[in-house]
Order: sequence, then structure tokens, then C-alpha cells
Amino acid sequence: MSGESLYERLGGTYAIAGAVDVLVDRLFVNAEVNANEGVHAHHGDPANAPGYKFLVTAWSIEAAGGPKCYPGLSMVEAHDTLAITNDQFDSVAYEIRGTLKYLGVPTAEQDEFMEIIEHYRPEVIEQTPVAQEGTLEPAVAQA
Ligand code: HEM
Repeated sequence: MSGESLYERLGGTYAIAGAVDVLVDRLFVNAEVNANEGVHAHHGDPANAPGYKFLVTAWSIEAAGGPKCYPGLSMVEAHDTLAITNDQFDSVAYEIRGTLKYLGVPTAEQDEFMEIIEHYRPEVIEQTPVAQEGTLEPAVAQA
């Protein structure tokens, strides 16, 4: 091991910003991702691209162990009104993997970054409340 952070091994801020530039352009026209109406309301408007690229770049820099610089929402807050399915998460994950491959990022670094992405799946996808006996308040107060 070189001892370098993933951030450094990915090539630092310029390389990460370059990758996010490619990624977001693909996500904004990805049919599966845009099949989600709430996502399309955002990704369907090209005016959202520059700010979104900035936020996803900063998030990725921090997540890869670079400087703390992400000023945006938590992953739960950013996605909780969007009802994102597991399949839609997979579509985004394919685009991330595809972008890293396209840019020639070595497999070890691809795998390491994808593990970070996968770690956030539960925060991003729709939270389905699981009714467990005895854990939910009765809908109507007992007489
Ligand atoms: C681990 C995976 C993901 C990461 C790291 C990520 C990252 C981000 C970031 C940094 C933001 C900006 C938050 C802010 O406004 O402060 C954001 C917003 C957003 N993300 Fe994600 N995201 C992920 C997965 C997804 C998926 C799977 C979808 C769609 C299928 C998605 C769709 C969106 C949309 C539409 C917004 C904008 C919401 C709005 O402001 O209206 N994201 N995401």
C-alpha cells in the first residue's frame, strides 16, 4: 500500500471534478434514472447541472478522504422525498462504475469508491416502514 488516501489515488480535486462532470451529464439523460418523476423534476433541467456537479464533487472529495468541503444536505435529507427504488439506485451505481471505467481509474480504486457508494444505499433509497407487532401506535385511540 502506498499509504495514500483514496482521494489522492483518484487524482485529487481536479480528477474528481472531471469524473463528476462526465457522470452528471450521463445521469441527467439516463432514462431509467429519469423514470422517477421527482428525480426528473431536478435532472430534467440543465440549469441544475453546475450546482449539482459542485455538490457531488465536494461530497465525493470528502467521502474519499480528502479535505472537508461538502456544504450540502445529508444523504437522507437530500433524497427522502424522492422515493428512490433499489433498481434506480443500481442504475446510478452502474453509471458511477461506468464513468470510473471510462476514465481508466484502476480497478482497486473503482472497487473502493463503489464500496463507499454502496454503504449509502440505505440512506438514499425509499424507507419502507416495517410494521412490527407492538411497535406502532394504534391509528385510533383505544376507548
Ligand atoms: C450514494 C449515492 C448517491 C450520492 C453520493 C448522491 C449525492 C447527492 C448529493 C451530494 C446531492 C445534493 C444534496 C444537496 O442539495 O445539498 C444529491 C441530490 C440529489 N440526488 Fe443524489 N446521490 C446518490 C444517489 C442518488 C440516486 C440513486 C438518485 C436517483 C435515482 C439521486 C438523485 C438525486 C436528486 C434528484 C437530487 C436533487 C434533489 C433536489 O434538490 O431536488 N441520488 N445527491
